[in-house]
Amino acid sequence: MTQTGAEPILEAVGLEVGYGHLPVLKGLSVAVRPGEIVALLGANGAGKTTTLMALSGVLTPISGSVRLDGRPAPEGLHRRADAGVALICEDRSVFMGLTCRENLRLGRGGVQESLALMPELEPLLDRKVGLMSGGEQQMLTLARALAGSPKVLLADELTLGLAPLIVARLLTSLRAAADRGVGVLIVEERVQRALQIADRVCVLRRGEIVIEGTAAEMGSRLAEIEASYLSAAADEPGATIGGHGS
Ligand SMILES: Nc1ncnc2c1ncn2[C@@H]1O[C@H](COP(=O)(O)OP(=O)(O)OP(=O)(O)O)[C@@H](O)[C@H]1O
Repeated sequence: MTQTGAEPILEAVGLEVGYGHLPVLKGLSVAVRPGEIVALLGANGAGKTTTLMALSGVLTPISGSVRLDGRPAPEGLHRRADAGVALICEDRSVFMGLTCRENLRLGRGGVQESLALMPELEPLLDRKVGLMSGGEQQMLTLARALAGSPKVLLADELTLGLAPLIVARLLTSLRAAADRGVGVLIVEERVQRALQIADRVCVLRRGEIVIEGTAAEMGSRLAEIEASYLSAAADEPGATIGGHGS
């Protein structure tokens, strides 16, 4: 359960991050507290993945800072992971030619720790990951990340394209992690799913957070959220509106 009033585990303060000279994030600040699930929403190109890349240490900010447990976070993906920041990328980062067991061994936790979190993987342990379904691969990815006992989990589009039963299983696992005190930050393009999962929601538009509040508050601000997606789409012909479907 969210530890209301707790200090953030992971916090971005005034982040300016970009590729080359052009900043994509323009002074973005966001915080994740122990036991809460925060969803980053926004149209295509709003800067959601870039935010996760900066928080996980893949991208170095032009200015601003990332703080972990109230102190400057160590630089770089591996050092930040050692300090307790787990990242699940959109591509799942599994090795298709290795078995489920071998993939789990590559994580920071062990195979048994992963199975304790996701017992459904047990009958699949000796199967090549390339032969597992997308949902099974994502269960592996989530179990492997959580088995390492991270302080914070960052996950990009965890449930994209998966069947409803698998989605429900993954969300149950995320909530259980939060209940154990893990801070969770997910990138989610679909508004309804974000409201279903998260305690708190931040809507990004062109690298800035334009709407922020509890999921309960956001239920009455759907029109405002939709307008922010629509204005992003109007600004950038390539941008699309995240569906309201779950
Ligand atoms: N490697 C890169 N090099 C240059 N520009 C990039 C790179 N990655 C992302 N961008 C640009 O940064 C902006 C934000 O991209 P980002 O992927 O963070 O958005 P997003 O909100 O996650 O979008 P999506 O929902 O489509 O994944 C976009 O304009 C994108 O084109």
